[in-house]
Amino acid sequence: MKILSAQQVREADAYTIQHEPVSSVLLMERAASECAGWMVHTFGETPPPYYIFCGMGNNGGDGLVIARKLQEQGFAVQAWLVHTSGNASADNAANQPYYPELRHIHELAEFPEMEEPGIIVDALFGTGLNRPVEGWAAGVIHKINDQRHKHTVVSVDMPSGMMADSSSVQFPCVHARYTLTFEFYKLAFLLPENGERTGQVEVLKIGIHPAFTAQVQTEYHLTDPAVIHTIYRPRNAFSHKGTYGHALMIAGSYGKMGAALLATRACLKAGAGLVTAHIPRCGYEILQTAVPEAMCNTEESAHYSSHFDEPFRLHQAPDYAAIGIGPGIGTENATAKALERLLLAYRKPMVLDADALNIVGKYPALLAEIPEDSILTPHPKEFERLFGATGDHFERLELLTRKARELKLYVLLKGKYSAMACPDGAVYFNPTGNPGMATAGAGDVLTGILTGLLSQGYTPKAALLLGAWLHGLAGDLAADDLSEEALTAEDIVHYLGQAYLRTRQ
Ligand SMILES: NC(=O)C1=CN([C@@H]2O[C@H](COP(=O)(O)OP(=O)(O)OC[C@H]3O[C@@H](n4cnc5c(N)ncnc54)[C@H](O)[C@@H]3O)[C@@H](O)[C@H]2O)[C@@H](O)CC1
Ligand SMILES: [K+]
Repeated sequence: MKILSAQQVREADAYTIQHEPVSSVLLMERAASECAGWMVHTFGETPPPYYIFCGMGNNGGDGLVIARKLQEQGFAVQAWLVHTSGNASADNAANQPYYPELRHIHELAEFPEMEEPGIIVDALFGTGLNRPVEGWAAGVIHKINDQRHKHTVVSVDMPSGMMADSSSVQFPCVHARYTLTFEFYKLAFLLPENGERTGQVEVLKIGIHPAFTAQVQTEYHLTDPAVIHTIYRPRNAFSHKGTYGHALMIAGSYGKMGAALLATRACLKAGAGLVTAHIPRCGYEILQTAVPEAMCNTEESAHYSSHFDEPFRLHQAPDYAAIGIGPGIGTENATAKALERLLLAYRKPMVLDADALNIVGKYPALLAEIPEDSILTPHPKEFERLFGATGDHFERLELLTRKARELKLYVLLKGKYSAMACPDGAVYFNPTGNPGMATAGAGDVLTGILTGLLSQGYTPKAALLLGAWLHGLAGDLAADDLSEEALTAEDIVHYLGQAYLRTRQ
C-alpha cells in the first residue's frame, strides 16, 4: 500500500472529483458514511451518546455529515462547530443547514460538560493542518484529552493537531482511541512518536480513483498481503537441499550461546537447505544437541576471532549462499578484526545484526567495507550508535533513508512498524508483529530468517520484506495462542511454519 503525503491526498481527492466524476460534497458524504458505518458496527445498536466536535474545514465537514447520519439512524448525538477560524470551507458550510441542532463554541469557556460517558468524535482538523494549533483551539484539544479516560475518542482522518508529513510531537494533539483514516495510511501514523496519539488506525475506503493510486509516485509503502504474495516463491517439486543454499550463521560467545541457537534454528526453519553455525568451541555440545540439523564450525577462543585466518577457510567464504553475523558475538577487538576480514573475504550481500552492528558503530570505517545490498537490522539504540542521534522520528527516518542510499545497503530499523530503507530510496514499513516480540532473542530470530531467505535465492529486497513479514506474523500467531506476555523468541521460531502457511494462502 502506498503512503501518500497530505499534498498527494489532496491531489487524490481532486483527481477523483474530476475523473469519476463526483462532486466534492458527495465525496465528503461517502467518507463520512464510511465513518458512521464503522461506528455503528463497532459501538453497536445501543451505543452511549456521541459528542461530535467539528472544525471549520472539510474535516469538520466530515463531522457534520457523521452527526447527521448517526442522528438519522436514531442515535443520541450532540455536535458542536468549533469556530477556530472565520470562515467555514464550502463543503462544511454546505452541510451545516442539514444538521439544524448544531451548537457553537467561540471560546474555551463554551466547551460543554459531557456528564454521561460517551463517544467523542474528533473532527477538528485533518490533513489541512499547516501549523501547530494554538490559543483556545489548543485548549479544546487539551479538554478532549483530559476526558479521554471517561469517553472513547475517535478521530476522523487524523488526530487533530497531528501533521501528516512532519513531526508534531511537541504540538497539542488529540490522543485518540481509534483513528479512522481515508484510503491511505499517513506517514505520521507509522512513526513511534505518534503511537500514543493515533490509537488503533482503521483505513476506510472512500472510492479514490484507482488510476490515481496506480500512477502516483511515493517513496513510502506499507507492506501488505498483496506485496508479499508477489514475493513468496513456492518450492519446486524437483528441488533438493542444494537448491536452497548453504547458509553460514556466525553467532554466540561464552554466555550467549542462546543467540546462536535461535538464529541457527530460525535460519533452518526459514528454509535454508544447509546451515553451518560458526561458534566458539564452548558451544559445540549445546548447538549440536539443540539443533541437530545444523553443522558446526568451531574455534578455540570464547569469541568469534579466527575464522578467516587460514587461507583455506578464506577461500571457502564465497561458497556460502548467505552469511548472517552478529547475534551474541560480543565486541572484543579480536572479533572486530575477524569481522573486518570476513567483510573483505565475502563480497555477496550478508545480514549484519546486534554485535556486528555495534562493532561497526565503534569502527565506522567498516561501513564502507560491507558488501553492497547487505541487510543491516539495527534496533533504535544500535541505529544511533551507527549513524548518530536525531531530534525526532521524522529526522531519524530521513537519516535512515539517506544512509541506505549512500551506503547502498538495506537497513531495517526495528520498531512497531519496522522501517526498511532500500538503496533506491524506497522505504517499506512492516505491519505485522506485536509488543510481545519485545523480548530477548527476537532479533536473533529475525537474523536467522533473513539469512535463510537469502540463502534460498531471494533477492535482498525480497528477503527483507518477506522476512520481516514472516517474523511479525509468526509472533502474532504465537501471541494469539500464548499471549503477548508469555511469548518468547523460541515461540517465534516455532510459529514460523504457521506463518508460511498463512502467507501461501
Ligand atoms: N474532498 C476532499 O478533499 C475530502 C476531504 N476530506 C476531509 O477533509 C480534510 C481536509 O480538509 P481541509 O483541507 O479543509 O482541512 P482541515 O479540515 O484539516 O482543516 C484545516 C482548516 O483549519 C485551518 N487551519 C490549519 N491549521 C490551523 C491551525 N493550526 N489552527 C487553526 N486553524 C488551522 C485551515 O485554514 C483550514 O480552514 C481531510 O482530513 C478529510 O477529513 C474528506 O471529506 C474526504 C474528501
Ligand atoms: K480529526
